[in-house]
Amino acid sequence: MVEVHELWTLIVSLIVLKLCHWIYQWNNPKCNGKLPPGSMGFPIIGETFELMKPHDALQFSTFLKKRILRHGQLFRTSLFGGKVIISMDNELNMEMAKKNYVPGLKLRIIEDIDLLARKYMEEGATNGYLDVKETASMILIECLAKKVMGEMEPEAAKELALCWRFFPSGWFRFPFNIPGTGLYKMIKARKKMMKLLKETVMKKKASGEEFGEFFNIIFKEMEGGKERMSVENAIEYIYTFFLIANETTPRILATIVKLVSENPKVMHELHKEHAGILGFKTEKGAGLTWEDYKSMTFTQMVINESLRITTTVPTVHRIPEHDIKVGDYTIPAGWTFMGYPSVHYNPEKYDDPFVFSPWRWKGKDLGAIVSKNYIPFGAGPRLCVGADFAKLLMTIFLHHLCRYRFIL
Ligand code: HEM
Repeated sequence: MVEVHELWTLIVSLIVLKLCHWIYQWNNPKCNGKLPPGSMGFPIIGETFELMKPHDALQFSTFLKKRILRHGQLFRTSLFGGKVIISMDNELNMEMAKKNYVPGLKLRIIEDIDLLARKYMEEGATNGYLDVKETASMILIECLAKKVMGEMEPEAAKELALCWRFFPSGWFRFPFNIPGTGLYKMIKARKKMMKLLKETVMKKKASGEEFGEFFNIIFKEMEGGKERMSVENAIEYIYTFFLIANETTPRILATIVKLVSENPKVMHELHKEHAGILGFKTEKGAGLTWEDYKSMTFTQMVINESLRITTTVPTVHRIPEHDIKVGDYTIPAGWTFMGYPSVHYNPEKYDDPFVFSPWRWKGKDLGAIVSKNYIPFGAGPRLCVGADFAKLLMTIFLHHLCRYRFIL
């Protein structure tokens, strides 16, 4: 007869064996070829904590630097429980960027941004301070809401803009959904936003009222295609759109203002450019025109340079549907591919790459949002759909900011 303690020993041994097997499998994931070198870190956690360590925003993280030294330009890791391939290889990033297809959308609005930027900047000047990130976020959401949803009831539009205040500036926080915590407030705000969006959509559908261009595009594409998108899915899509927009532009704009404030020569040149544009206006308070925007060449050089030097995050994200061969290695289907724009810091492509110098863009095509050596907005069919809009917003924001003297 088997003794109780023998049974326990057997159970524990089996559990330990299973655990060892699981850890082994975690560290040696299956692949129909050879995986790029790297480590999967601890089970589930992977190397997430190392990635999250704070680092200089104008440099790649120590996490990346160490792994590049150890494994080269292409390596594997695990982040947030997922299997990830990280690439610093520009040619591969451009190849990967060509994969997947999501229809592109381009938005162009100048009047709304001009009016809102002017209004907020005047308020800031009266108060004596301006929170660049929050102001940019307000302008962005107000403009997008109109462009996406069409005219909204003023109360609903106001409430929608207010909801964004509960969204964190950083996404890493303790995952406790307890009343009073940031996460709790954010989830509540998200629910409210979805409700507001749904109510607006339902009212407009019922009354046959016009949606904004973007919403029309989503519905037309979906209704014309094989699959119809449900209102819930469309709202989810719109919400994500707002989220992406709000997570990028205000943060970059705040960094631009910091870079400009720290570089008196750049600040001087910017003030000169905008004083010139204002000086040419015969009517006081006249709105900006497309020609004015196009004439802000130095501002656009500043924006291009800022995007180049501050993009230390991956800009090409793909989850390949099939295994992809890269030299000796295989990027397995289902893994997350993260391509970093290391080319932005390549001294062969940019002289003194760590120096902030807007003048290096002189004579270049400032309208281009992507080239083989410049990918802040990604590349390929999934290139950022808001790139032109973001550049327009940042340019007009800087124009109005430069009407005032400012310090950090
Ligand atoms: C300076 C500001 C911005 C930066 C640096 C930026 C950057 C990016 C990057 C790197 C991607 C991924 C491209 C890829 O994987 O190939 C992306 C995608 C996207 N961006 Fe932006 N973005 C910015 C502003 C915006 C704004 C203002 C909007 C909305 C109006 C927006 C909407 C989107 C959307 C919807 C996608 C997904 C496109 C797709 O999957 O096809 N972005 N963006």
